[in-house]
Amino acid sequence: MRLQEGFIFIMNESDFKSGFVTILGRTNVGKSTLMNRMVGQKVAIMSDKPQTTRHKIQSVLTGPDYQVVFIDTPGIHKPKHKLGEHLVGVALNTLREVDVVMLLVEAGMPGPGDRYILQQVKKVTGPVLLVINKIDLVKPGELEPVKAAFSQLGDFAEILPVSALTGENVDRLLENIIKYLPPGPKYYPDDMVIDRPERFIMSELIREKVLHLTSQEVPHSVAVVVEEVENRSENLVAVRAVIYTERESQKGILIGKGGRMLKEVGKLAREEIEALLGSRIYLELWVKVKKDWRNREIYMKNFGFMDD
Ligand SMILES: Nc1nc2c(ncn2[C@@H]2O[C@H](COP(=O)(O)OP(=O)(O)OP(=O)(O)O)[C@@H](O)[C@H]2O)c(=O)[nH]1
Repeated sequence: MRLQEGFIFIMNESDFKSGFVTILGRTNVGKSTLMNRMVGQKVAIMSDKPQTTRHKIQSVLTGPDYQVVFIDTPGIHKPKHKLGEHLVGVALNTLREVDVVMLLVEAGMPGPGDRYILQQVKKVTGPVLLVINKIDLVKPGELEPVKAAFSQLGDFAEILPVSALTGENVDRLLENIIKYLPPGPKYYPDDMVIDRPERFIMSELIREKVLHLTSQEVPHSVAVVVEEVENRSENLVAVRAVIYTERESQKGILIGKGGRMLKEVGKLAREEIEALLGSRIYLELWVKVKKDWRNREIYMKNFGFMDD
């Protein structure tokens, strides 16, 4: 009798499904928004400027009988410099490691950028879910021709229209992801949402504020490094971070008149870091110039862009 119970237990274990899922798509299609929506927590920074995501971010969603590990990839685009090349490389490399590929496109007719990605996705042997995002922006009736056009361009396990912004159909998408996961172990503990260290998330939050508050060439020439985190008391953490730019002129913009811009970046970032850590934060921000860092591998390594 006991033996039988043990056997039943093992059978139940194998009902658990888990796997790695990547979200692939052109820049700005809503990959980070969708991942945050599915995981139900802010784990990747979002902005209306392209190429916001620079790292491969893993976030975890655990249910009673499944665990999905999402890998957010930097958007795919035609590389213009070394950093760009590296980002596209990271995105394409994830295709080999995952169980399910989600290809995210916008609710519009396929363009040259989509075709480039679809070409890359043809190398994938596992299931590819085509997710048509931003359906809140199209009228009823406009979606069917879009679906038909994409279905001509690839072999998709499912075609799923969603709105990452409003959450429409995101539940159905999740059901479909789980459907295609293989039986597998629980890779991460139940309460784990992200496998990136807090320092990384802090630097991303600071970078997000810079992206929101600045324009033109400044946003993409910025890298943020959290140099020191020190517990000053039970409820006060001191964080020192450096914002690197490529030129003196950008440094000037970032600091702003009388330090106003930097103050605003610091204030907004501090509020979110406080929410993240659940304690008061003393945030010290510095701006430094590192000429042409995006074209120099040594700096990219330093800024953590090549550890994926
Ligand atoms: N209307 C609408 N806007 C959306 C939707 N999903 C995302 N967006 C917006 O699209 C923009 C880009 O979203 P992100 O999530 O940063 O896009 P991403 O694909 O991660 O971008 P990269 O990191 O640059 O590759 C933001 O302004 C979002 O608010 C959606 O379903 N509907």
